[in-house]
Amino acid sequence: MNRSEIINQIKSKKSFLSVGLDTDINKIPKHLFKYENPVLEFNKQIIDATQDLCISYKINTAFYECNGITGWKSLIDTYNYLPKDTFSIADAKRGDIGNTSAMYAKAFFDPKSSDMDFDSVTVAPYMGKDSVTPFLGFDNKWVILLALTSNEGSYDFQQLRDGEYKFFEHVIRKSSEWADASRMMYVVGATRGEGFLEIRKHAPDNFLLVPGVGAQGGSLKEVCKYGMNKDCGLIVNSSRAIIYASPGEDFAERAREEAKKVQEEMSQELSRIGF
Ligand SMILES: O=C(O)c1cc(=O)[nH]c(=O)n1[C@@H]1O[C@H](COP(=O)(O)O)[C@@H](O)[C@H]1O
Repeated sequence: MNRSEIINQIKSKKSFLSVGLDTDINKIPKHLFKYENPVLEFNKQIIDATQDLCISYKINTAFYECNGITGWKSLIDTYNYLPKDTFSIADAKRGDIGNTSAMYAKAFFDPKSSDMDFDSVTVAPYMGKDSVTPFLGFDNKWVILLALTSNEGSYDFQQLRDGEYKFFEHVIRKSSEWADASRMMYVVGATRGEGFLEIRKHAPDNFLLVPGVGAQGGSLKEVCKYGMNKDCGLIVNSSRAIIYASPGEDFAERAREEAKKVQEEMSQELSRIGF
């Protein structure tokens, strides 16, 4: 999916919500265990209930990889169930020496090889250019590079100052030499508030993937105040607060209600930029 298709989705759905499918077999409602694959059934019902309210699904691969072969099958089957007009994110946080990154890229971007054809993958920048560029060798696919993350540990390295800039600013400045805003997004945690101002100094046009609203307490209002650009420029993810809104048989209905609340707030924010 290219940049203008993402923007059109945002305009037509009045939403820039990504629903995070961080599906933990120990947290899904018990009545689903009558199905052959309870995780897949859970995901299908969440997707059916939310697809008109969000523009993206982010599948965090850790929640699938931890279940071995069954987990990988659920990951592939969930990928294949995603509506084709939504932006798909493989949240795998990969990155290694060049020839290894090329294999990771095939794992998520080459359906002939892996049965998966995601629009994007999250990538860690720590190993530098040759660890990131193999993901850019696929038409219309996006790298979403970790910049300023939502967790406490972001102070350990990302916020250290080196000369004029902090480490995450160096990451953005350097990586923007490898791809422009039509192929590169950055991860910025919703908990970072005014940190978005520093991000926008270096990445005025890029879309930002923003996790951390909902369960981690980030403020959508602040994210929009400091991070929104003329194209919206934001894909805001919420996982637990939506998918685990209820532990009971009404889980999909309640997930829809939570997604709807976020979408309505997003619609108001979008009206400020004329969307
Ligand atoms: O790359 C990510 O998606 C990510 C980056 C970050 O800085 N913080 C963060 O929470 N995430 C992911 O975003 C999701 C947040 O989930 P909730 O806190 O349940 O909404 C999880 O899949 C995290 O792994």
